[in-house]
Amino acid sequence: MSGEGPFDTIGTVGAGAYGAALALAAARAGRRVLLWAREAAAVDAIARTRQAPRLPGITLPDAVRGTVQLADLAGCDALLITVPTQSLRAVCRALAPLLPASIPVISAAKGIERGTGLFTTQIIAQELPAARPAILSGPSFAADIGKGLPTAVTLAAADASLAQALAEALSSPAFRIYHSADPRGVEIGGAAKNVLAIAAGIAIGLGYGESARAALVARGFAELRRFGQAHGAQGETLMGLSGLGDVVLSCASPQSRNFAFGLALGQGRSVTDAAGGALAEGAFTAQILAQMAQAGGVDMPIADAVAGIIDGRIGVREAVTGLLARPLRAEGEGETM
Ligand SMILES: NC(=O)C1=CN([C@@H]2O[C@H](COP(=O)(O)OP(=O)(O)OC[C@H]3O[C@@H](n4cnc5c(N)ncnc54)[C@H](OP(=O)(O)O)[C@@H]3O)[C@@H](O)[C@H]2O)C=CC1
Ligand SMILES: O=C(CO)COP(=O)(O)O
Repeated sequence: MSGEGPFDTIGTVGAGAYGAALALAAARAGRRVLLWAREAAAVDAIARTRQAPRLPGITLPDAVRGTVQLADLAGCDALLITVPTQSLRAVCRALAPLLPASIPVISAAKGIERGTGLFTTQIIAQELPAARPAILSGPSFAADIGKGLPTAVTLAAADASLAQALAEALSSPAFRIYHSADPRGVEIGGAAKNVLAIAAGIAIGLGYGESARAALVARGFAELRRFGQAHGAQGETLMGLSGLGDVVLSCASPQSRNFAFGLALGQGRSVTDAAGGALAEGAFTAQILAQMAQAGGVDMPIADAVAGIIDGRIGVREAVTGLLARPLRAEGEGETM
């Protein structure tokens, strides 16, 4: 026993696809859930239809209650924050005067903050200094969780016993949460995989085929590991669910919005049109990831190419030609993990 918890009531901050899916997962694990949405219309829809507008077709049990009042979250035993990375700071800032000290605050966002280069647990630590930050990440489409399909993710916190207690409180037979004391490794995997999924989508959209996709995934994952190593991530974390696991899922499936965004770019759609209104977190992370890599002397040509395309510095075909023209070298050169 860790002495943590019990985590009877979980607050889910953000009622998008993943917020609704994690609220449902927490309810299946036996928790009471308060699902906060910024729009009263979303809360009304949940009360009326038992469905969240961004996760249609999935019924939420009565244990999930919607609220539009941020102050209601003050009574929760832990929070799961599921707003996009670039909105996380503003949401934490609004929560700051409301939360009890030492409350675990788990980020489920996959990205790096533009302008600061901070990972999501660092943003939580800055804005909620009395809270205990954690990160949940790994291969898991909201719709799959919603349908109760088998899914496994990782929950990490600097305090290993907290990570374990939260993982146990939120796990259920179809939603298995492994625990880790390497939050940085977990959040790097989630942030970088989105950029790699865009690259994989571009390759498929250009018609380059499955062999090219496999090469991109392998070389992209080597980039992710180099970046992780430079930022103190543990090798086994990067090789686990939140690193390799999520790279495999997101680079392989058109269900990934990041992959779908890349696919549309490869098929000739413009950067502004390609997402089609869906959230593609990698589009916001690519530039800062490439900048951080460059500043740290980490070679990340695929992330840099994606950043160049999104910034409009380089065309899709030109970027891919540049990648293919890189000098041949020994596989694994410069990698120590
Ligand atoms: N969907 C998935 O399968 C998975 C998603 N994730 C991660 O979860 C995060 C959220 O993704 P997802 O739920 O899919 O995205 P959605 O676009 O479905 O939902 C995002 C939610 O965040 C809310 N939101 C956005 N900005 C703010 C803000 N400033 N203040 C308050 N609420 C805000 C939106 O509100 P509104 O509806 O009012 O616009 C919306 O409810 C991303 O980082 C993503 O990478 C991780 C794993 C799987
Ligand atoms: O992170 C996810 C799966 O693990 C969801 O991927 P997308 O955000 O690309 O849809």
